Amino acid sequence: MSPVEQVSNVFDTILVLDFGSQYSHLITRRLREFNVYAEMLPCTQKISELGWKPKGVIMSGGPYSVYAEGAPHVDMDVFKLDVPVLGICYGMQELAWINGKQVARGEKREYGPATLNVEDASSPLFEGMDHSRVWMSHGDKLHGLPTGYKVIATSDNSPYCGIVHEEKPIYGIQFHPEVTHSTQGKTLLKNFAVNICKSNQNWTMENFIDTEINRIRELVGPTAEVIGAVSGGVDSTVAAKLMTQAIGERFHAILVDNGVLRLNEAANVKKTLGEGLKINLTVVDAADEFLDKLVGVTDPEKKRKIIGNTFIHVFEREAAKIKPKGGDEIEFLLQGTLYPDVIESISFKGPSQTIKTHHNVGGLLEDMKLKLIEPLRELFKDEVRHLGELLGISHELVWRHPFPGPGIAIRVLGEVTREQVAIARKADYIYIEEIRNAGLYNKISQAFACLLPVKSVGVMGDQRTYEQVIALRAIETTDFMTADWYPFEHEFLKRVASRIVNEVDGVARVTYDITSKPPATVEWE
Ligand SMILES: Nc1ncnc2c1ncn2[C@@H]1O[C@H](COP(=O)(O)OP(=O)(O)OP(=O)(O)O)[C@@H](O)[C@H]1O
Ligand SMILES: O=c1[nH]c(=O)c2[nH+]cn([C@@H]3O[C@H](COP(=O)(O)O)[C@@H](O)[C@H]3O)c2[nH]1
Ligand SMILES: NC(=O)CC[C@H](N)C(=O)O
Ligand SMILES: [Mg+2]
Repeated sequence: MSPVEQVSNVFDTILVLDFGSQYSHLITRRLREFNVYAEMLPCTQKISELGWKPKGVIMSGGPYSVYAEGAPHVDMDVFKLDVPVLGICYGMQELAWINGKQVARGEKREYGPATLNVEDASSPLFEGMDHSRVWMSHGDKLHGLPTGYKVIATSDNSPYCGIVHEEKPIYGIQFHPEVTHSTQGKTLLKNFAVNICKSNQNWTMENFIDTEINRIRELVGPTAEVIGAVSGGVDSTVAAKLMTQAIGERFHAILVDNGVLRLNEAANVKKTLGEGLKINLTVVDAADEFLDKLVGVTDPEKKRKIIGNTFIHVFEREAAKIKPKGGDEIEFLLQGTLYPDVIESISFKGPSQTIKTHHNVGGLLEDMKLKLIEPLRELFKDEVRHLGELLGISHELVWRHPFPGPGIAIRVLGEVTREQVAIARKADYIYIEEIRNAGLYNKISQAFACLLPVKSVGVMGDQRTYEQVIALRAIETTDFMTADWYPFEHEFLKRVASRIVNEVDGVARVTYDITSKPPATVEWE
């Protein structure tokens, strides 16, 4: 066994092989909801290179047709693992393809609800399930039973809606149990993972903390030191707290004040993280350096790139100043990478278009030759929040709205000057304060104010004004990939608009952004 235990070596793990379905990550999600640990890897994963033994394997759905040229196929070593296998949609079609090739285009495509007819009620896969609603999304279908299999469920359009191998625990289902529209889908996944694969239900955040702290200690050893960039956001704070718990002062957190943080943010973060959470934190004031480089720049992508590059520069300079007690150099870099980021990079999908360059510190790696520590790599956002609360981080911090690395620079449209940043900051502060006062903060996924580079005429105290416009944005979303605007009460908007125009010099008008994502994005730049 490797000196540093992988999570998948410590917890019983179901391997989810991703064939590119939009729902693949939900399979992992559902299993974890009943405390079974699951990890998703691309369908091309070689079992011989896995490094751990899964308790069972789930093959996901996918956009391809198994019979088409170039369609992805599973490593046959999966079946030598001698563990239960469940094929979902494409996954089942793959089982059929490799056992007789009886898969072809169906006469009717089937998208949406269907009724599951359990034909073999004694099958452990369907324990506790009845004729429930299931969700279908396929155009291909089985045109015969794969060799060695039998039918255990049907639906009106799918005579082979559920199949099982005559002797081995290898199952296939045509529907998607991972989506909530399949009303008993979670029961089915639990039947598979717990009853059939015999997975332990010990994936809890309490257990994870212990495992992870031990893992970090072993990895870092007794003397090495670690640095990490923290923003005061949820992910980096939780990662930093976990690190502090593991190695104390040997972890050095750095907050870069880039001049485009929220009002009082650097001071607040120093107080909450440094004093409150006892994280060894240095705040670096690099505001002038950032703002000077942004002079005259109006293109959103250029702003993002300048901030990203300057950030790396400042961070490296600060890192070089730290002289570890036990050695010459810092050896490790902490990153707050989450599981969705990992999924994004391993997912079996075609290349997607870059809409905007999101700033992160990934670029630090090559030049700095530091080894990477990513303690949240296996976790979804809500798991990170739960972990944060268990680590004693305040509810308020754990439930903060996300804040982008380029900060207010991408919320001041057009050129970013100190004056413009000050206006945007004040307006944002008032807006968020009102949201909190109205008890709405936790109902909204993200809210902020943008300063627009247009002037508009107003009248204040009988005087003509000619000042700028603030646009307010508030959205509801689960994954930030799609989002809808939040339907505030009119009275609330009236109050915020009136406060902003009255209290923030330079603003004559306030508007509310009622565009969803898509077609808009969350941020304006
Ligand atoms: N001003 C900053 N100083 C230091 N590090 C920063 C700063 N802004 C961003 N980072 C780094 O960039 C990473 C990515 O930022 P991101 O906003 O995605 O995560 P977060 O701030 O930790 O959490 P959240 O998504 O809740 O805001 C952070 O985890 C942190 O390491
Ligand atoms: O760390 C970050 N660095 C960035 O450069 C960045 N740009 C956008 N965002 C956040 O990502 C989510 C989706 O935003 P968009 O719809 O604007 O792409 C929203 O939550 C945005 O606030 C960023 N986060
Ligand atoms: N959702 C799926 O896995 C679809 C599988 C295959 N592409 C079909 O259309 O039948
Ligand atoms: Mg952030």
